Amino acid sequence: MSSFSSSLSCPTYRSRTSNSPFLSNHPSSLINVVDPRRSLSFHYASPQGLNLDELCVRSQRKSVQSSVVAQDGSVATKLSPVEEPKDGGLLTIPSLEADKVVAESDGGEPQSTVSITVVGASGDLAKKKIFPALFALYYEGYLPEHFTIFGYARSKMTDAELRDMVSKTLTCRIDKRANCGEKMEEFLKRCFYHSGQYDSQEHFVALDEKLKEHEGGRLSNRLFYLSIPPNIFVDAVKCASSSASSVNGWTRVIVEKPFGRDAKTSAALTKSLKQYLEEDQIFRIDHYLGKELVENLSVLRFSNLIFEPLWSRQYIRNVQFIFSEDFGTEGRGGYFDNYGIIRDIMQNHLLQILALFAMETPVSLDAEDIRNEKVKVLRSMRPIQLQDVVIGQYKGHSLGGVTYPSYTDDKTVPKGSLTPTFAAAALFIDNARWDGVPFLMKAGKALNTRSAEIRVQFRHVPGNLYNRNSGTDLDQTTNELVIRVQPDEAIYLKINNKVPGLGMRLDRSNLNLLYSARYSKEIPDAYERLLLDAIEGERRLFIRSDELDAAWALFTPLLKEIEEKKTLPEFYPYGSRGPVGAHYLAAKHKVQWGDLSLDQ
Ligand SMILES: NC(=O)C1=CN([C@@H]2O[C@H](COP(=O)(O)OP(=O)(O)OC[C@H]3O[C@@H](n4cnc5c(N)ncnc54)[C@H](OP(=O)(O)O)[C@@H]3O)[C@@H](O)[C@H]2O)C=CC1
Ligand SMILES: O=C1O[C@H](COP(=O)(O)O)[C@@H](O)[C@H](O)[C@H]1O
Repeated sequence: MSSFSSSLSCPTYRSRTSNSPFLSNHPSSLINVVDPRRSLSFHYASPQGLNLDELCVRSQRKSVQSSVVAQDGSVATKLSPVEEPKDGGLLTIPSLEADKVVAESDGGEPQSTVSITVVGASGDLAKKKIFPALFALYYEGYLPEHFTIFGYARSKMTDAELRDMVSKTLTCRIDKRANCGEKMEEFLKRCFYHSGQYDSQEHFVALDEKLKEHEGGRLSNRLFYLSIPPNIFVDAVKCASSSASSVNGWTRVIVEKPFGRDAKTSAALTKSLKQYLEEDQIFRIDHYLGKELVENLSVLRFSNLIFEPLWSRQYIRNVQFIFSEDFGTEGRGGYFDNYGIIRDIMQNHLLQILALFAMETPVSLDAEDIRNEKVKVLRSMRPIQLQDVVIGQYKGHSLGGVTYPSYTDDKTVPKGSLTPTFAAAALFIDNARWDGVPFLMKAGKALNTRSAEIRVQFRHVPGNLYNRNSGTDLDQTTNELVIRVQPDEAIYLKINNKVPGLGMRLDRSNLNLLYSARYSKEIPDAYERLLLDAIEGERRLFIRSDELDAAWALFTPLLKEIEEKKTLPEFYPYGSRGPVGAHYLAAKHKVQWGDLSLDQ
């Protein structure tokens, strides 16, 4: 029997029972596993009938990987969900069964490994988001002890060239620059490149060979990130699953949007993917769900007594989901013209936030419980009427010697394109909680500012004693809760208070939680959270196929009508606040856009 330290490395979360008979003799035994990052202890229910000498428990956020070395030297590993602590902060891990046995490796190597393959590694998203997010995870110590990153694309590149390309995009956390260069070097040494076609089994077999080489006989877990255009998703999944999936660990695939163009094409994509993958292997990413303030939405709502009782038609007058960018489609016009702003932003990012905002309380924080509630609320939504929608397209102009282009000036956009670069819509949820409350969405490119926010406008105070002191526009004096997703992340509540002095004049003030003032830590990028979740098998922030179906069922008839009727978009100048029609739409539903008010 080899010793624990030489046969199995569990460096940060190590527990040792040296030849301890109690593991096999007792139904359960308490062991302390010190996790320096989370200070957890684990209550380990010992496996019955397995003669154990050693035990290693690796904590993850939602699961625990337990490994045992049996007396014959074999290593058994299991990933088990963690139950919530019940007594004294202890976590209970279900019994370990030797369901996966892998060869023990020599030299103190870890027993399992994660290989991350970025398919489309030469592309924009890989450079801009995926590699930097992987580095940030490595830098913060969130990647497993043993991991390998492979870039895969058709472009010819050596490992050194990939590293050079990746190194240009890496940055370090502001608060921890000390050994940044060193960390980058270490990270880049774990990055490799394989050139191949997306539809070639042969090339994926060659990738598999290389992955195996790096995995060195360890229990292999594989994550493929499809950062490629959607028309080649299925080819790549087919090849990855048949020629390069793990034989003894998990295989997961992160799929980037767009997930189809409408209900039919989305269903066809899901069906094709499911020829090669189980639903629980597919991680459909919506990066807005990985944003800190979107993550915080449920915390705000469900852990503060003051909010949840107000979260209904009884107290909320309207809710607004606003996305704006101060740049156009420059560089992505070819992709964008086939989709338009409704598919690009509303049907996914804004609708996902709406679902989280409006869902009923889930049974638990488990991914399936949350996603069940999201599906329910999406399916309760009223079909969107064209008369409740305004579309726009930006046009060029010159200001102060600077010329701003029109959407159709982009060479990759067909002349005379009617694709909307702006849209505003009024949506309704026909259930008891939200009956009659307008949920307004607004999304646009080439506007005056870059921001994303949720605005909750509360009802008027009934019989308000201070109406006389509040000015003429009572809508302007109601409470408003603003969740600013970006930039300058903040949650603030507009309240009425008395201006100090001997008179009685009311003022609007903000109770303001500005993240940069409250927390010194840099906020992680959405892709960091989502990649970590995919590695850990946490599905809460990924879109299940029935959620996707419900989202498309809501938007497809509207998109079809706009396209069939060739509805003309209202032009708005680049850098403006968008088409005037958006104001009329809001006014029709007795709403004023909060982002346009004087005291935003
Ligand atoms: N970029 C972004 O900000 C965002 C992107 N997305 C989505 O992420 C995915 C990747 O985006 P992005 O990196 O911008 O995409 P790119 O257009 O940069 O494509 C990624 C890689 O795919 C390969 N590729 C491109 N076109 C084709 C083609 N017609 N046939 C075969 N291979 C092709 C190229 O690699 P090679 O030639 O070396 O094989 C390219 O480097 C897409 O699905 C996109 O919709 C989602 C949100 C934001
Ligand atoms: O998915 C997309 O999102 C980006 C905006 O993302 P952000 O995190 O920078 O706010 C948008 O520019 C792009 O058009 C869209 O496809």
